[in-house]
Amino acid sequence: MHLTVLDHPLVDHKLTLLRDKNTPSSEFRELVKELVTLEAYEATRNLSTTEKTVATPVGVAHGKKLNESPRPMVVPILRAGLGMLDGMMALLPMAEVGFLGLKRNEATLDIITYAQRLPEDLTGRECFLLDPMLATGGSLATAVHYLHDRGASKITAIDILAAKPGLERLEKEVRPEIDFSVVVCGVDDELNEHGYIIPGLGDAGDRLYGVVD
Ligand SMILES: O=P(O)(O)OC[C@H]1O[C@H](OP(=O)(O)OP(=O)(O)O)[C@H](O)[C@@H]1O
Ligand SMILES: O=c1cc[nH]c(=O)[nH]1
Ligand SMILES: [Mg+2]
Repeated sequence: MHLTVLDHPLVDHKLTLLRDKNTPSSEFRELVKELVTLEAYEATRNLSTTEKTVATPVGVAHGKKLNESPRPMVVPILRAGLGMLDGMMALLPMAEVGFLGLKRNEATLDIITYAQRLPEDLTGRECFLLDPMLATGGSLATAVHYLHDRGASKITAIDILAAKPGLERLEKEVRPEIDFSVVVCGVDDELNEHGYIIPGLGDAGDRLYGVVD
């Protein structure tokens, strides 16, 4: 697993606003969108390109274009990952989007897969998983293996905040043959007894969309 923790004053500033419990949902949603766009810049660094020659108004330029066959696959993990989709697609408009609905059982922290809308065959596809929170790592481990079992060749998770215990779990649990990277804006040391990241930012899904249960 390759881990990138962004180190940039813009990211630090926006992350601090996001953590603040007094930041209202409308601003929280905007900050998530801005942060994922900054993360996407880093997360897409190794996308494959082909050379492309174009005529400028005054000459010929030898440039590069992203490979679109197969197109990259962006997969927000419902619900909270949906808040990252617009920001990601702003940078990668040609990507295809699949959906994975995962929910933690808040008592056992086991992962329930309640929805999926993805191609059965992801052979050779580069996939970007979106989820703001990487806490125990259970949701992300489930999602990574789900995509790899369908043939994804490279998987990059874009999370906003991670907890150290979750990252350690992924190092152990994600099968070593999987080409897997994680990009985050920050790493916190601890989880509390309910599996929440401390100090974290609370329940990202609830702060984006309200409390459902
Ligand atoms: O690393 P883990 O311990 O698995 O926790 C992280 C998961 O928990 C949250 O989702 P949640 O289950 O609250 O669903 P929601 O997005 O619908 O709120 C979060 O968005 C991650 O998917
Ligand atoms: O701190 C946490 C942990 C899991 N899910 C969240 O939304 N926040
Ligand atoms: Mg939640």
